[in-house]
Amino acid sequence: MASAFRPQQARIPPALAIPIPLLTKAIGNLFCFIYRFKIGLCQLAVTPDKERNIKHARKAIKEAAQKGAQLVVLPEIWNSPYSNDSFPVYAEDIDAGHDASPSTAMLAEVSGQLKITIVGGSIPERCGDKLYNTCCIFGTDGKLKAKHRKIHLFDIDIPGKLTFMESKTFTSGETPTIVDTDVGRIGIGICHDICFEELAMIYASRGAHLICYPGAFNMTSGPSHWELLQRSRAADNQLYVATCSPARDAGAGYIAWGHSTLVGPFGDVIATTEHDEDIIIAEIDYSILEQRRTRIPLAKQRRGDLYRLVDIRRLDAHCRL
Ligand SMILES: NC(=O)CC(=O)C(=O)O
Repeated sequence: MASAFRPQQARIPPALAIPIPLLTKAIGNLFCFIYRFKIGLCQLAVTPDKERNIKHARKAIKEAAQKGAQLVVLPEIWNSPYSNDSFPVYAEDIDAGHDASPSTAMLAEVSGQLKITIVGGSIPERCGDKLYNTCCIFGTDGKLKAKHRKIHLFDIDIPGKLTFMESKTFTSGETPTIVDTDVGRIGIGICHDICFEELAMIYASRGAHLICYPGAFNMTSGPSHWELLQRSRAADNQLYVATCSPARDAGAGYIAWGHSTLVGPFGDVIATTEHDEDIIIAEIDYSILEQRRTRIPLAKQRRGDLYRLVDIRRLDAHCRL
């Protein structure tokens, strides 16, 4: 499960923290992960036809890889409509093997075939008598590297606008997830998880280069908060943030906002899209992280004598610390 990547080695001495592509790439390669690469965000149209959703996602992943993406991210709940009625019907037992989980079987197959890393959005997962909103991360060898179960369920009640109670069907996950991949150390959150800055801070403190949030914000929360939260998590923690939403379906019970986005460590929007189906291909360059952290050394300036974030659960399940 763990890669040969060590977080201490990921720190480039300040003297080398110049964005010289070849140098940084060579350094990244030395440390067994790629320092500069393309990410693909597949904003997919999701239908009630699960088989079609799986085929469609496979096609989009292949297209992203053909365009050079070495990391591909899918949306929250991409194999099923986003509704409490649908979650139990579309749920798959991920741990029971490929026959019981055609969605993750496809992700395993294409990640291995194309030799890319996949942050597989999320699907409803059945485990015993419980359901979870779960993201699977596959490595370039096609193996499941980690599983993140949405920690903060989306239970909201905005009178006259939107009421949604994910906790009617889903159980919340209990573990933050950070994983070493061939494209760096990635923290994972699912949609509403992005509202909790402590989770992002824990990932940053554990050396994450990038946080991926498959998400499905809606027509109420999207316009006011989607971009704001992504930029905040990125700027506060001086790392990359990538989000991936389903495409908007105006006829669906839950209408997704769309606007999948890549944000850089300055809180800058590097690439984004509107609400239709799209595949965003954008470049990530981890040397920028060092530049940002050297020029504005928040980690050194933090007043641990006045306040402190307590990491209750050590995040060492999927990475070497
Ligand atoms: N699916 C979600 O978790 C949606 C969400 O968080 C939102 O604010 O919208």
